[in-house]
Amino acid sequence: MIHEVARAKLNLALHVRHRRPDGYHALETLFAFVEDGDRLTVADAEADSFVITGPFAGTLQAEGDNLVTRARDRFRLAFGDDRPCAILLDKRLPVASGIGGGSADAAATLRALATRAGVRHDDPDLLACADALGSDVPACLLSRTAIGRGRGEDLVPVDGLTGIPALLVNPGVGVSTAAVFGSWDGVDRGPIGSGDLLEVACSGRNDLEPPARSLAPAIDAVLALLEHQPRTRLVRMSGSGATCFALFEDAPACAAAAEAIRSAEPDWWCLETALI
Ligand SMILES: C[C@](O)(CO)[C@H](O)COP(=O)(O)OP(=O)(O)OC[C@H]1O[C@@H](n2ccc(N)nc2=O)[C@H](O)[C@@H]1O
Ligand SMILES: Nc1ncnc2c1ncn2[C@@H]1O[C@H](COP(=O)(O)OP(=O)(O)OP(=O)(O)O)[C@@H](O)[C@H]1O
Repeated sequence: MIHEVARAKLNLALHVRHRRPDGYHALETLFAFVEDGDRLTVADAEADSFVITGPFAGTLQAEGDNLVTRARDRFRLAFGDDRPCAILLDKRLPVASGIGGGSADAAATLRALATRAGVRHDDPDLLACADALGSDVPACLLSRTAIGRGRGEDLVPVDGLTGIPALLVNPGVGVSTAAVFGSWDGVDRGPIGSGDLLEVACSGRNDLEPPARSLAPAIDAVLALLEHQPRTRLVRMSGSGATCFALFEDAPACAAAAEAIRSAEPDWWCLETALI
């Protein structure tokens, strides 16, 4: 049995530069990943199966299509490995929430099937599978801090930020990535910086925040509550939202903020974790 953690992705900064002729947007983003995420297991079996459990299973079970089975099928085509397998997804991350849950699941599936087939995780054909599955999937395949360009697939890994306490908060509102990009105002506000990664993040922006806030006003309350917490280093929305995050000076400050937010908004999803 092969186990993979499909770690949640954060965009510590996300600068949208222009809309490309193919409809995608050219980005500059600082990707980071946290310790926690969905859990995926792959086992040899007589016939294919795919089962979803966990707190967010319901939303996905209703949709016939899933990025996990798409990743499995694409891997098979690329590597000619037709052995059936049983896949179990423990869905712990909220769906359509800006932290790349589906992309991380697809990437975890590719890593697990690659391990099973003796394929290296940096095999160019595996990267091509990731790229074909979505803009965030190559970053999730890597699952480490990186600068992303292009539509997100052009990656340069960078060191730093490991261990910084992070709190992720989602108000329970799903946001469509395509709709948020579609509402971006088209203004290029400039590139992300270089140098110290935390400074790059703090001096950067998420250009998708204004369109996401207008489509999902609940984001305003999440950011306000996070900004109100003591000892934060950075408060921002991730990806196309609605999940927002805060980075903290220390773990006790992160824990205190998690407790305050859980008692103020018991229906919100709140994950106390750390950057890897
Ligand atoms: C917002 C981010 O999460 C930041 O990391 C990503 O750019 C989105 O990545 P993703 O969810 O994997 O997105 P995809 O599944 O590739 O694309 C979903 C839709 O988002 C829009 N899209 C996505 C990525 C990109 N660079 N430009 C876009 O305009 C397109 O309308 C596309 O049809
Ligand atoms: N395993 C999966 N987990 C989550 N969503 C999935 C999965 N498979 C397919 N999807 C579909 O993908 C859509 C986007 O889901 P996801 O959770 O990846 O969005 P996101 O967090 O906004 O991602 P990103 O930050 O990459 O834009 C969902 O609305 C859902 O219909």
